[in-house]
Amino acid sequence: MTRKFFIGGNWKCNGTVDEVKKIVCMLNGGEVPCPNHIETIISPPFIFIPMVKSCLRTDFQVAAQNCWTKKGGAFTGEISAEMLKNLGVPWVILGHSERRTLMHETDQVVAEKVDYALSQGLKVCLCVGESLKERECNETAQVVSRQVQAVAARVGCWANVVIAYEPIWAIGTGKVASPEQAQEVHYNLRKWIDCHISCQVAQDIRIIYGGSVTAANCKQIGGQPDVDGFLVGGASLKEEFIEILNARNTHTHKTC
Ligand SMILES: O=C(CO)COP(=O)(O)O
Repeated sequence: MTRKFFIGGNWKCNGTVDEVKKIVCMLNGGEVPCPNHIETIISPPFIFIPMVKSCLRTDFQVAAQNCWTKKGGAFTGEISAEMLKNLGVPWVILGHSERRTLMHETDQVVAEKVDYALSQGLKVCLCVGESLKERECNETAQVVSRQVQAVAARVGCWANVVIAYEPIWAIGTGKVASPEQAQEVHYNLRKWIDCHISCQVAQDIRIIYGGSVTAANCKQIGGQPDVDGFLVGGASLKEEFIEILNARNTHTHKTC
């Protein structure tokens, strides 16, 4: 089975009403590969989700950037998986390093969130990745597999999961992983999945790269055999995101 290229635009905590309108307009006018060749998600801050959903081209899907660990209730400030589902949001990004580090989300909390989101019928983009210190100590493979193992301990079906490898040292720093570095981590992670989950999951699961992806570096990184797409931060707010969507371009079309 060939894995369909997958690209996410993670807007993080950015945007005003006017900026969101402009970005959606830019996205809607872009020539991109048809949905047979690429799956695209756009992840605005929660508050802009209904607005984006109502005017975004239909070949792009909307994703949330987080959700709560369990059924909603008395959890002030949280958004539940049921609410996302109810609003027709198909995807959620979980375990982003900014949440792991700034909000102290542990591997276990992330695993709980992934498990619950999947149980509610959401699709999950699970982020993993090592810090600079961990890379320098040669712990990359160990850290990334530990993060996936925590999820594997709770989750049996991986059909609705995409894994985003996002080395923390490459996020928002302009310091991108080389195509070889990305390929090495993706290859090792796929091998780990083959040994510890199943060979079918290893073959089918999409492992995408995130961390300072730009129009200038996307073709080389995206050309690696185990890189199945990107999770893009800063560049997803700009025109160049359209170029990134065409990193493996074959057929383009405007909008469905
Ligand atoms: O964190 C990221 C996507 O989730 C990557 O961010 P940048 O593309 O801004 O480095």
